[in-house]
Amino acid sequence: MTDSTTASTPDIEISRRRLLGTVGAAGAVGLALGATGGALVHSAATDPSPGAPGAAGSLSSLGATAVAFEGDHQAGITTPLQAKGHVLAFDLAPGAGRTEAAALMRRWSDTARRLMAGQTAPTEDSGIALDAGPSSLTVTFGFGHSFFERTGLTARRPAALDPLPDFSSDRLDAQRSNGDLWVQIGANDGLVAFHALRALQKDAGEAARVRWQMNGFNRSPGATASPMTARNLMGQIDGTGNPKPADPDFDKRIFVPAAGPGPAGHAWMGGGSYAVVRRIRMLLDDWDKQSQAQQEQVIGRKKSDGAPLSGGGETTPLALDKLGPDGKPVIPSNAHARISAPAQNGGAAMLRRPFSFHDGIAPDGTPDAGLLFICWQADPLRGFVPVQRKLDRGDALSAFIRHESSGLYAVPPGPRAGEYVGQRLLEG
Ligand SMILES: C=CC1=C(C)c2cc3[nH]c(cc4nc(cc5[nH]c(cc1n2)c(C)c5CCC(=O)O)C(CCC(=O)O)=C4C)c(C)c3C=C
Ligand SMILES: [Fe+2]
Repeated sequence: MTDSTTASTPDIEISRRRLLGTVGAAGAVGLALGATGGALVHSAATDPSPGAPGAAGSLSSLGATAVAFEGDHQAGITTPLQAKGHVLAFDLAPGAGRTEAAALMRRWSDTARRLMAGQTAPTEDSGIALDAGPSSLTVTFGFGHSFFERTGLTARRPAALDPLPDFSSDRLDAQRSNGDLWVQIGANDGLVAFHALRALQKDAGEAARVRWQMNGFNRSPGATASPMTARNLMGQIDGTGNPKPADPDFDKRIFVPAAGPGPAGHAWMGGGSYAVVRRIRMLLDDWDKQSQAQQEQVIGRKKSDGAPLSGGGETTPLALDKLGPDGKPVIPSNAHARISAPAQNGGAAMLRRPFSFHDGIAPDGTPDAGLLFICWQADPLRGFVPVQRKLDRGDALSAFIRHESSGLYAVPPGPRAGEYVGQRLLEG
């Protein structure tokens, strides 16, 4: 379908005719606008494309929902949390450089564009996702610090991609950290997510090898009667304080400005974002030994509904100055929500969009489970870094978590029609 008429927002572009067609034919069923203010999506059930698995009308709204691959920003940043995720890093193969990287990004973008629209993979489709529709599949690509040496593009590497500082509580495994290329896959169907993973791994061919892979999950959409903020594996409501797309400064905080400061050679990142990825193990056996009251003191919020200990409901602002009858702050001085609050960090903010993980039982008998912490910001030095520095010094939660791996990736803007992700860097 060719359609040049688009309904445009700062975050997303979607074909107006497709949008109206979807609403007209199926009500708002196939449309989802994120609880955290996500990407506009459309129903593939009413918009079957050539090669689409699943005939029109045979899909539920969950299966039929598609997220746009093209737009100002890549999908998978403001898209509502999906039920399944795969996060992986690749290293370019020995001898592979800019030419091979460009060809790979072209192949990957071609595959992602098709799969996100609910079509089959361009070559030798495995059939894993037949019948399921796009199921809100998103594929997001990023470049690590080492990518620029490998491709001879260090002059175009933004300073924002400089390695993160060391933090005293880090227990990082180098083998599961960093990497030349980063891929985030999310979908509301496990087979759809795995199908994309397999297709992208095959596309890598001889050009790149998987460095590490992590698999995660979230609550399934529709499991609660109305959308709720997700819970993590400690049982806390997690995501309340996230910046909202309706906030006036949201774009400024999360996305690199189109014509921002800095050398013109870095303009390829305009509309992009930086992802910090951390595998954070939760020491769940120790956590579960704490009473609920103790757990709430660690975070500074109630476990039941996420409300601040200073009162109100989930979205009531924290009253950080409120004192209890004992003269002490009601939200303890080392509570995680206090220390991470933008007001305590010169306004530093990030968009947290994590997956939980569970990789079985560790040799010591404890669950190898926790949070695949992924946060998005226009500049890590005004997002993750100052907040983590502060958490590192005195967060009550530190006793119950362990940062085991780390990555920082430059995530280019969304591709235009016919473009591949990163083309403005690799061919600019
Ligand atoms: C450096 C950034 C952060 C890391 C690492 C981090 C780890 C982490 N957090 C939780 C659970 C919660 N975090 C909450 C709030 C919150 N956390 C961060 C940053 C990091 N968290 C921020 C910026 C905020 C928001 C603060 C605010 O705006 O007021 C909360 C409270 C609810 C919420 O706002 O989301 C919980 C719960 C875990 C379990 C964890 C590591 C495993
Ligand atoms: Fe947090």
